[in-house]
Amino acid sequence: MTDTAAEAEDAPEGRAAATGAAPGNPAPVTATGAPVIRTRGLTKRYRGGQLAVDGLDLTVPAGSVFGFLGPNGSGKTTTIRMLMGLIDPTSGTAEVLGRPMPEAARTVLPEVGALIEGPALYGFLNGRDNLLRYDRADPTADPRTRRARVDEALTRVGLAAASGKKAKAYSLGMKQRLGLAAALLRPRRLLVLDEPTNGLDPQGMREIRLLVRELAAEGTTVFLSSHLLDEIEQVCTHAAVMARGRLIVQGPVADLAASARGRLAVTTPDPGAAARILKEHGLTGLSTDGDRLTADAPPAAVDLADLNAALVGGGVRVRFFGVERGSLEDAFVALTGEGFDVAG
Ligand SMILES: Nc1ncnc2c1ncn2[C@@H]1O[C@H](COP(=O)(O)OP(=O)(O)OP(=O)(O)O)[C@@H](O)[C@H]1O
Repeated sequence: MTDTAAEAEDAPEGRAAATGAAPGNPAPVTATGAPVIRTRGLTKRYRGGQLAVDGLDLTVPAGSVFGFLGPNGSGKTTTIRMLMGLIDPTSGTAEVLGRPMPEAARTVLPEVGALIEGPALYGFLNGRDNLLRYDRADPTADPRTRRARVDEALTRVGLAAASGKKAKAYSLGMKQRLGLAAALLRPRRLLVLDEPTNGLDPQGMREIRLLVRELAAEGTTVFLSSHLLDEIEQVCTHAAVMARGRLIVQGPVADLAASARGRLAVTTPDPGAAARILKEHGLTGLSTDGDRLTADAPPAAVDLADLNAALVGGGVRVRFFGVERGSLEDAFVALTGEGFDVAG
């Protein structure tokens, strides 16, 4: 994300925070239940030859909070740019709200709020005046209710108290919130947020997550990219995992996490004996940390009751015994064979 937008004194830089402002007020463009985003074989090769996105088949269900997950450089921003009609794909198709992009950008984008690569702000204007400008640029926005709309958006993102401050004095997190407020000036069927919690402190992150949940509860589909697995697990109903431009997996977050095998965990004052017995029973991936022992979860054919009885029969005093649920991170490691090793 760039941090240059608010430095501009006379013209906004960065991408539009709210990609609305197309003339007219088109009717909703998808049937209920149809995917809000669907791509088929979507591919982008940059001029330098870099294959940034490779044959992407993505389906984002209506009403979902969809996490688009992947390490830096895996192709997330390139995909989002194609979805928003900012760049053309090399091949393949993308549909947003049931319409082809970039061809239908003028009818689709007014219904989409987007926050990509930092909001476009006028640094010399305060937060409220920035939003008033955005609202004025939307020909469908009623001038009589402008102030109320702007105040509501400011309150929603927690910027009411700082609304009189010039945007160039805002922290990165405050700029991010102001961009979100701009995207929320009118009702949106879809919100596309590229790394929305980037630059926010933990409290700010929690607030944005809360806001995302609220918006989803009101019926807005939220598509957000992140390299933070935790964030995706906390806020998203669905997720897609990207690695090196390719889609590794997509689906409900609960299913993705469940696909990870999980770990058998045993707590005992006799970890040496426990490790020996588990090994004799064919368990792999053993690791001991003090009185806690973990191993790859045994295959379904192994009865956990028998395993526990074997431990106790072998003189192991068991304090805890059970299989711990896999996390999205476990699933990612299992799928890609590599850690999710990116800057936090
Ligand atoms: N304009 C461009 N010209 C050439 N290559 C590019 C361009 N933009 C991105 N790339 C390359 O395409 C690949 C995917 O980049 P992209 O920014 O889409 O990934 P990302 O998952 O969004 O990563 P990040 O979180 O770091 O932004 C990277 O190898 C990147 O270097």
